Amino acid sequence: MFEYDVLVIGSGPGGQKAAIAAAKLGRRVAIVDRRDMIGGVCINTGTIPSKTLREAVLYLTGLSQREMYGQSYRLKDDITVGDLSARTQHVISREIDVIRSQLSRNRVTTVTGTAKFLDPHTLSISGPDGLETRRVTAEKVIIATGTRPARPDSVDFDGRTVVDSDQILNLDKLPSSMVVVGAGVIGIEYASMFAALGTKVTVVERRDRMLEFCDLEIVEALKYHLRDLAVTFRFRESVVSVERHNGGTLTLLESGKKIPADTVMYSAGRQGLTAALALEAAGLAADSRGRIKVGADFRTEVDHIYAVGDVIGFPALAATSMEQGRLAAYSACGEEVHAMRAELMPIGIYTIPEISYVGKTEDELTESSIPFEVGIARYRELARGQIVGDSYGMLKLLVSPEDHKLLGVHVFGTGATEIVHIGQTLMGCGGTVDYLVDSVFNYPTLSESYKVAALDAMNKMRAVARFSG
Ligand SMILES: Cc1cc2nc3c(=O)[nH]c(=O)nc-3n(C[C@H](O)[C@H](O)[C@H](O)COP(=O)(O)OP(=O)(O)OC[C@H]3O[C@@H](n4cnc5c(N)ncnc54)[C@H](O)[C@@H]3O)c2cc1C
Ligand SMILES: NC(=O)c1ccc[n+]([C@@H]2O[C@H](COP(=O)([O-])OP(=O)(O)OC[C@H]3O[C@@H](n4cnc5c(N)ncnc54)[C@H](O)[C@@H]3O)[C@@H](O)[C@H]2O)c1
Repeated sequence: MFEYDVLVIGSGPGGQKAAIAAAKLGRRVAIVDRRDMIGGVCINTGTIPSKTLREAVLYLTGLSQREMYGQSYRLKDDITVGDLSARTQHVISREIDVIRSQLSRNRVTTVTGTAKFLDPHTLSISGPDGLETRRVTAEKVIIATGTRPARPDSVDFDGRTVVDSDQILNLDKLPSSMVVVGAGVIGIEYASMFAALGTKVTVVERRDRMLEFCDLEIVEALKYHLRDLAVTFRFRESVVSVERHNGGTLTLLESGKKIPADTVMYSAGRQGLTAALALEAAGLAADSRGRIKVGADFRTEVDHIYAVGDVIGFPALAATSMEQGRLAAYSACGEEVHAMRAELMPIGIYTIPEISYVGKTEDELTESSIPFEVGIARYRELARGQIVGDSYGMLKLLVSPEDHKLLGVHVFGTGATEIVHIGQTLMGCGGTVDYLVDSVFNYPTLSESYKVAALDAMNKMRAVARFSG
């Protein structure tokens, strides 16, 4: 007889939803995490602090109001780290409280410590000193241990001038210049925030473009905006070393360039947190990036052990981790599982301005020889766009001329990560652009952009039809 039916390792989005789903199905559930990490990377160092910081930056700098009140408009002149972290800490502590309360009211036992396998059903829990505090046994185990920032051995991180994306939240003052290594989502989101705060940011990326999975036109628009905030991009460049000097840093690139800056932030990928788990005792192994391989229902190679969230790799989002957790718990508890529809998974990038999309990009459709028509709505032509002072935002629909279904929805600007869900829902229900043309939307709203873009696509398809019969 096992102590628990389901034991979840890690209390990030994947672990939380797995634990609660199993508890709702009447199972005896425990969740293990370190005392200071309840809520995982998501709440403590990743999604929530970075998104709250962005909100604080937008509010305090007055950036989103400058189209209305002029380029010199600011809510506060000397923004300090204290101003920013007050809001972040407030939201983090509230969120931790919500998670603790949800776990306890669903009778999920919280076990404090770091878990490691002793055998496939038994885990040893240890405290910060590494000493075992207790042992737990479980019939099913769900691993949701997430990731940590990858740190090259050649770089000496001191947490003050040379930092990773966890440590960036603990800077003691705002840098006047900064090098961001890696133009992935983390690098570009933080580059946007610091640039908005007035930091002179240089982004170094070894690939020849950034956010290559996004629509090219939208990435170009973002680059234009970031350059306008004095961001310098160094594409096709690799960082070879970072030197720490009195009063600053010097970043050396393979091409021989040297970039001086107050701070260097590494955002060059993440590493799965599996080393402490002693996976071999459970008959499992991780790959060189610490990731665990799973099948369609998130089961590992050992039948009763599941893995979800960032530790299994792509797409490594809080949004998808939660759903993976729920599905893994259902599978572990013998419930029917509906597979995730990957083609309907939205992507939200909280740059300044923000980006969001669902479905295919123009490049992907062209590469697959799938014909499409484009319908565009520009925020400056919408009354709500004028009211909120967003003249650059846009919504782009990619429409199949054959059956009028939406193939992709790409949004740039205010509210992008919210309004993308209208397109996602329509796509999920198999709706067509005709539905959008015939719909009445609230006025004045940004959602109205769907109707404007649908009409644009329809007009273009009519123009083609006139010639092709
Ligand atoms: C800066 C940043 C910004 C992000 N922004 C977004 C965003 O805007 N939207 C979005 O969807 N995603 C975002 N993400 C990604 C998102 O945070 C992750 O996808 C999500 O947190 C992964 O959830 P998870 O369940 O895999 O676990 P995590 O949140 O990674 O948590 C894992 C937990 O497991 C615990 N753990 C690890 N090993 C053990 C062990 N041996 N024993 C016990 N406990 C252990 C850890 O202490 C940790 O608490 C961002 C990430 C970062 C870093
Ligand atoms: N809004 C969101 O959804 C959101 C926000 C932040 C993070 N995340 C998640 O976090 C994960 C990790 O993000 P990330 O940005 O750290 O990783 P990433 O792997 O996406 O990007 C790292 C980038 O760094 C570059 N790079 C690596 N070494 C380099 C070097 N020496 N010199 C120059 N460039 C170098 C790589 O080419 C790559 O483009 C992502 O997969 C993402 O899913 C999501």
